[in-house]
Amino acid sequence: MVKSRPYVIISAAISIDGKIATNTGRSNLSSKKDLIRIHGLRKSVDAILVGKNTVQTDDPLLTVRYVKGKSPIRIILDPRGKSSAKSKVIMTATKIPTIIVTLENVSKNDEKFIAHGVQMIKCGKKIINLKKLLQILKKQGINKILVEGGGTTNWYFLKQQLVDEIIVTVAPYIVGGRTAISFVEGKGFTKISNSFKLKKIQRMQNELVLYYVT
Ligand SMILES: NC(=O)c1ccc[n+]([C@@H]2O[C@H](COP(=O)([O-])OP(=O)(O)OC[C@H]3O[C@@H](n4cnc5c(N)ncnc54)[C@H](O)[C@@H]3O)[C@@H](O)[C@H]2O)c1
Ligand SMILES: Nc1nc(=O)c(N)c(NC[C@H](O)[C@H](O)[C@H](O)COP(=O)(O)O)[nH]1
Repeated sequence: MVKSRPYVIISAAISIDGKIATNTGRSNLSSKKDLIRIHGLRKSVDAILVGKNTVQTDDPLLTVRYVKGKSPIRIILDPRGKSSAKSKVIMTATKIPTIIVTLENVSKNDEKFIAHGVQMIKCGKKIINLKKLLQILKKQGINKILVEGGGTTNWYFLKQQLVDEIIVTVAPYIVGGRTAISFVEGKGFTKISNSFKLKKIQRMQNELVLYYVT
């Protein structure tokens, strides 16, 4: 059966204790070798998607740089359109297609983003309706999406069972801290039920890359 939504992969690097960043927002967990692997993965998808906080904290480029290849479309979930126009993703939107997704009734900063070459998608009333968004993206020819976090974004996708694959690097660090962001944030599940199948394990020196599928 052909799905009416794109194939969704969640990718992240976690510490041994399951954190994706320190309580000060530092998230450089992957080794250079792992970053090369991730950029290979980026090259293989049609779009990379992140949440607003990741843009704010990391100011990422979300491009393919460590390997040769075309950068995919970049998508930011930013319900209230609060991202800084000075962020790298927006500053480079004329070169690499970039989409900002806001709620339907939010348009205050649209012109500012559009002036930088960003495409705006409106989707959802209280929170971004991911099912609807994925359908819109599929219609735009996006068949494979890499969700690169952070924890809140991962939760929204997992909660609605919109994830086909999880690729997680266990990096050799302990981060700790009650307020340090975990791989999956949000309310969390009340039961241990959402199981995935372990498809592949890759060992890279002190890191372990785990590939899970639904
Ligand atoms: N180690 C890693 O692999 C990795 C990867 C990505 C981010 N990070 C780290 O994670 C931290 C950020 O994570 P986070 O959990 O705070 O935020 P996030 O990046 O997931 O952004 C969350 C925000 O995105 C928006 N959002 C996402 N889904 C939405 C939906 N369905 N509806 C409405 N709004 C939605 C909301 O504004 C929400 O507050 C940063 O410190 C970053 O460095 C680490
Ligand atoms: N797999 C992975 N390992 C990490 O150590 C890390 N920090 C991220 N984080 C994903 C998140 O989306 C970041 O913002 C980008 O990894 C930064 O992206 P750029 O290098 O600027 O393209 N992801």
